[in-house]
This record gives sequence, C-alpha cells and structure tokens, in this order.
Amino acid sequence: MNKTIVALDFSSKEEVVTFLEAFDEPIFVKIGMELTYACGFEIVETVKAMGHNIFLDLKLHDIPNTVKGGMKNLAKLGVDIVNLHCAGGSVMMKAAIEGLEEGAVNGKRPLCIGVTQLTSTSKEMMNDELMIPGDVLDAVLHYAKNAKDAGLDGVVCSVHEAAAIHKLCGDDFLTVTPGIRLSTDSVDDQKRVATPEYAKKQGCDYIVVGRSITNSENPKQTYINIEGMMK
Ligand SMILES: O=C(O)c1cc(=O)[nH]c(=O)n1[C@@H]1O[C@H](COP(=O)(O)O)[C@@H](O)[C@H]1O
Repeated sequence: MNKTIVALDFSSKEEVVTFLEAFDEPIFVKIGMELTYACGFEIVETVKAMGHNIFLDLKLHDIPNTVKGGMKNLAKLGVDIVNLHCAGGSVMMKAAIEGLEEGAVNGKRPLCIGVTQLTSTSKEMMNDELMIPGDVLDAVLHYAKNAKDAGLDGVVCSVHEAAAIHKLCGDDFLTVTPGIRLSTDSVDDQKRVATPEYAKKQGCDYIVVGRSITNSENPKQTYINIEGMMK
C-alpha cells in the first residue's frame, strides 16, 4: 500500500487530470475543500474512475445531528477516508460513525480520522489564542484518546506526535501526518513540520504531501523519491 497521500490542492479538473495522467499506477490522493468547492463531488467520481484511492478531507465540525447526516452522504461516495475536527467533541464523533455506517456502500464504510491540532498550529497560538493550555503533545494525545474512545479509526496529527499516539492508542490506530517538507523546502504556513525520513522513523502510517510534490519540477519523480523514503 502507498504511504504517501498526495494533496490535490488544485482549483480545476483540468489541473487534476493533467497531474494524475503522469502516474502509471494508482496512487493515494487527498481531495480537500479547494478542489471540492471548485468542482463539486463530480471530481471524486473522476478521480475514482482513474483508479486512485481517495481521502476526502472536508474536516466536518458541527452539531452531532448535522455531522451524522453529512457523513451518511459522504459515505455514499465510496471514498476510502473521511475526516472531522476532534474539537467537535465525542458525541459528534460518535454521530459521525453512525452516519458513515448508515451510508456504507456494500457494508463498507470509509475510515474516519480526526484532526487533533492542525499542523499550522504552534504552542504559542494554541496557548494564547485558542486558550488551550500546555504542550501541543498533551492536547493532541487528549484529542486522540477521545477519538479512539468514540470509535474513530485514527487521527491527523504532526509527525512529532505520531509515536506517542501509537503508544497510547495502539499500533492499529492510524496516524496520518501532513506538514511534510523535504529539507530544502520552504515551510510556508505550516508550523509542526518534518521530513518523510523522520515520519518513517516515527512510525507514521501515512504522510500527506501537497506543495512539495505539486510545485516540484517533476512531481512524479518527487513522489517516487518520497515513497522510497517511507519504505
Ligand atoms: O487534514 C489535513 O489533511 C490537514 C490537517 C492538518 O493538520 N494540516 C494539513 O496541512 N492538512 C492538509 O494537508 C495538506 C498539506 O499541504 P502542504 O503543506 O502543501 O504539504 C493540505 O491539503 C492541508 O489541508
């Protein structure tokens, strides 16, 4: 199974198709809000028809009943992974799983993972602006435990928290880690970043990589190099 999930942060179907046509084999991709809001859910069908695995990253965060209904309809799309914000709370997370089970296609629901603290969040921002005290690791572990208890399949976190999450929640509990940068890349808006090599050392199940691949001169070769670092 591929360990690298490529973030298709594009605003048109043409860019997505051109990007994916370079790959000879199916890969794992992430369709997020930029692409979905530009193209609608039709883009999910387009990418599925090309044979790729899909993480549909819409980060649901609302009252339990609304998230349940939303997840029911997302499950019908037959994607592999969906996500939500753990900050929505345990009742919301349980409702999300109920919705996914109701909408499951042929008895199979998408995996559901919860965003703990965005990788663009620093300790200072978390403490001073969001008013969550302590270290980022403490908050992330607390949210991960809530997610596990609510029946989620894993979390989105930074590479720096993945090993501690596996220790607390078990090796089967997925850690999906964005904020990946090659050592020469600019950090951009990310705060908790790490290289693919370090992600492998920390036991991350999947890394999410956007700009390091999509903005590179040869995206396919960069993808192959990064996959190589994760094997
Ligand atoms: O849920 C996500 O995928 C996500 C969570 C998070 O905490 N941080 C984060 O960067 N992401 C996503 O991962 C991708 C990272 O993109 P790059 O910074 O370009 O590699 C983006 O599509 C983000 O929306």
